[in-house]
Amino acid sequence: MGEQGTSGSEGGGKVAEAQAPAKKGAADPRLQGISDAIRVVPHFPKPGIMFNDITALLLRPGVFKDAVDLFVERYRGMGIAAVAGIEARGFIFGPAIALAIGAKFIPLRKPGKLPGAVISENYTLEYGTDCLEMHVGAVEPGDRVVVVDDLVATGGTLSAAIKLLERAAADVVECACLIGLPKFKVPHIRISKKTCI
Ligand SMILES: O=P(O)(O)OC[C@H]1O[C@H](OP(=O)(O)OP(=O)(O)O)[C@H](O)[C@@H]1O
Ligand SMILES: Nc1ncnc2[nH]cnc12
Repeated sequence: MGEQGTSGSEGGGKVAEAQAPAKKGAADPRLQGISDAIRVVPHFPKPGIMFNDITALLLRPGVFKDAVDLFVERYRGMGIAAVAGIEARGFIFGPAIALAIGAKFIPLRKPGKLPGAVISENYTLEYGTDCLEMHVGAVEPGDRVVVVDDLVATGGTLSAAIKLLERAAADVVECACLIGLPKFKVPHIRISKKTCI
């Protein structure tokens, strides 16, 4: 699952599966339920954008739990010190994953929201530009970190998150997203670190 709302799938390169099937064709049965619960809204927020809406999934507690559990099962026992969630939708999944694996949660916020000293990275989106900020001191040098968001499109947001964390000497183990849009190949992020369930 994880590739929603676009036509002409080109594939996204080498993308790890959150729950690798035990054998070919034996996909985790939770994946279909998660895929089915994501609503695709055409022409939002701009004409031509097929918007993948995870709020429909959040209305179904069992499916929401399945999504969190898949990531918890992947990252438990990997020595993850921090889950970094990307505002806003990474704040929905990230804290639940962090609590379940015993990691701290680091909010990566849009500009001007964090009260302390920050480091910033600008980036380009499918439908605009933006900036992410992180508190200085949120991450310790050498912390093993997983970045969490709902969706990767161009990969600009994840790239900015990785840069912020690495500037603070974190070890970014992987980026975890529910959805990967197939029309973007995200060549500029290290896609070996990208997981879409
Ligand atoms: O791979 P990319 O092209 O960078 O796009 C992915 C990002 O776009 C969406 O967030 P958005 O910036 O719309 O912010 P929001 O979560 O605050 O709505 C999504 O939640 C990702 O963070
Ligand atoms: N197609 C899309 N749906 C939802 N969020 C997005 N962020 C960037 N592109 C998106």
